[in-house]
Amino acid sequence: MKDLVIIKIGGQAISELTDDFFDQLAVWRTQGKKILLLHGGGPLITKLCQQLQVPVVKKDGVRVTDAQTLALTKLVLLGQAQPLLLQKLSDHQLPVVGLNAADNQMLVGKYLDQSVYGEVGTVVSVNQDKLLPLLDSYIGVLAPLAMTPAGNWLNVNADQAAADVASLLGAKKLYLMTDVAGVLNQHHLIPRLTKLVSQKLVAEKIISSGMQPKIKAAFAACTAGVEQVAITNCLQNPGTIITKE
Ligand SMILES: Nc1ncnc2c1ncn2[C@@H]1O[C@H](COP(=O)(O)OP(=O)(O)O)[C@@H](O)[C@H]1O
Ligand SMILES: CC(=O)N[C@@H](CCC(=O)OP(=O)(O)O)C(=O)O
Repeated sequence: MKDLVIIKIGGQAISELTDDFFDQLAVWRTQGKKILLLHGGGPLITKLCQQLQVPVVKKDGVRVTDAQTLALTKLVLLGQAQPLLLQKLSDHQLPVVGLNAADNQMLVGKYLDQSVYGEVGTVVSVNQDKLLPLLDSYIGVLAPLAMTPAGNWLNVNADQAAADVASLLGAKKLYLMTDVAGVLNQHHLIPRLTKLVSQKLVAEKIISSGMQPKIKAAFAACTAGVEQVAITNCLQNPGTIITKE
């Protein structure tokens, strides 16, 4: 879908959004583009877990999620992170609609590997019939949670959710907005990144923690046909462009 732009905003990045970001969304809207935002909330989830003395376990940047962690994750994503982003967009006079997996099978998911990650999943389908008409009038804001056909909630890494949704909807552009300018090697921005080079940088531990699921998601979207995939902290700066070759 050539006019669809998907932007994932990391939990940290939500509180660091500048006027440039909102201005760019306004420009895209006047150009008739559909805009869908996928928000994170990882730092807030970790903070609440720590306050309640619930163990925080991550594996390759993905939160290992038991039933208690899932309940806290839903609380934070739907009660804190999403309203914060909706309010910021509204304050900039942008029309918004907040969405989540429980809205008419909006995001249907499957388990990633329950024996390793617990209640964590990936997105396998999107209710396009409901979503796409909404995007004609509103900027959609989606939480990274999915639901199995049996009605079980799944925690989905927000980079993975954005890449899955971008791939399923055939989006033209995917921006993974984070708190760093892009993928860095000893403080230097890598302008273009191939899979081969990224694998080398992961092995050398130059790419680590939260950047790992981001890179994995970015290459998955690229392989699935999303034309432009970028990791950046600003929509006006290309950051790191993910390329097949
Ligand atoms: N090579 C790298 N380049 C840039 N950031 C990296 C790299 N390796 C690890 N990181 C870490 O990844 C973080 C971004 O991932 P994460 O904290 O999960 O952000 P988000 O919440 O936006 O998804 C950066 O703040 C940085 O600490
Ligand atoms: C399974 C998994 O890792 N889910 C993530 C969902 C939120 C997220 O990804 O938020 P950020 O983009 O701010 O990191 C988590 O629980 O932290």
